[in-house]
Amino acid sequence: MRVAVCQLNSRHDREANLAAAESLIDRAAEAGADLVLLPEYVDYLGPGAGMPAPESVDGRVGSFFAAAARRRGVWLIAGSFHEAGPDPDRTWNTTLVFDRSGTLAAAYRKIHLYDVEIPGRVSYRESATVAPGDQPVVVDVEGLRVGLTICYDLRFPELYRQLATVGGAQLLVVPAAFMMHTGRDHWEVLLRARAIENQCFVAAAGQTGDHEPGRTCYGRSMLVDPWGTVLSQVPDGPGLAVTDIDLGCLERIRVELPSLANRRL
Ligand SMILES: NC(=O)CC(=O)C(=O)O
Repeated sequence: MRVAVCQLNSRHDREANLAAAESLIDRAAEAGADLVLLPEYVDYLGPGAGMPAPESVDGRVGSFFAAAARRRGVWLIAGSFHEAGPDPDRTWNTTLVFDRSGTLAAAYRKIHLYDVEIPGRVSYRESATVAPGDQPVVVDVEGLRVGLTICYDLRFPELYRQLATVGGAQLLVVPAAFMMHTGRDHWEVLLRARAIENQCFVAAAGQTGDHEPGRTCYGRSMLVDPWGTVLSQVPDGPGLAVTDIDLGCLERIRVELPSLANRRL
């Protein structure tokens, strides 16, 4: 299975964001990718006041990515977008997974919301505008078990453990818009830890650079193997990295160092 992680600088113009994502999907498909991962909020990352109305999964954004998956014949994990839910004041932050024919295979709604106050650095209250999901999701991608998470979820190891054990995940994906301030110290450490402790591949696709109003994202999208080795990483700025996943490596590590099997709790 060849996996592409795509890094974007999504901003306040939804159509421009979709076009930028499509051009990376095209490049990934041309590089032979079977599975393409986009970052969190691939539809819109800008001021709340200018945001297009949230949509259902078959609205403009969902239909656009379904068509892109079908046109290029790839599995597409469309980062996340602003999904309309029952609460008129809050959206869901939702990942959509499309198969090679553009059929919706799974949807995951971000469970852990980024409510953080780091004086002078980060002030963010995601729960004011986003409602949390409550369902862990694992999707079968042609025999590869893929566990879905989004950004701040990365700090909650119990979710990943559940995806790997109850859900049987072999690849854990993390579409993200990780902040620069926290990302430079925590991003790679957390991704590698989730890979090592769950003996899974981890694919992480981040937003990069500046986004209004005053948000800077860390980027450094990467693919990590179950030993914790970073197999590939996207440099600063929009771009992608394409890497083959070898499940033999995962199986060997799980036999040689059977920490998942040795769990006591
Ligand atoms: N932006 C996020 O949801 C999370 C983040 O930046 C962090 O955990 O740090």
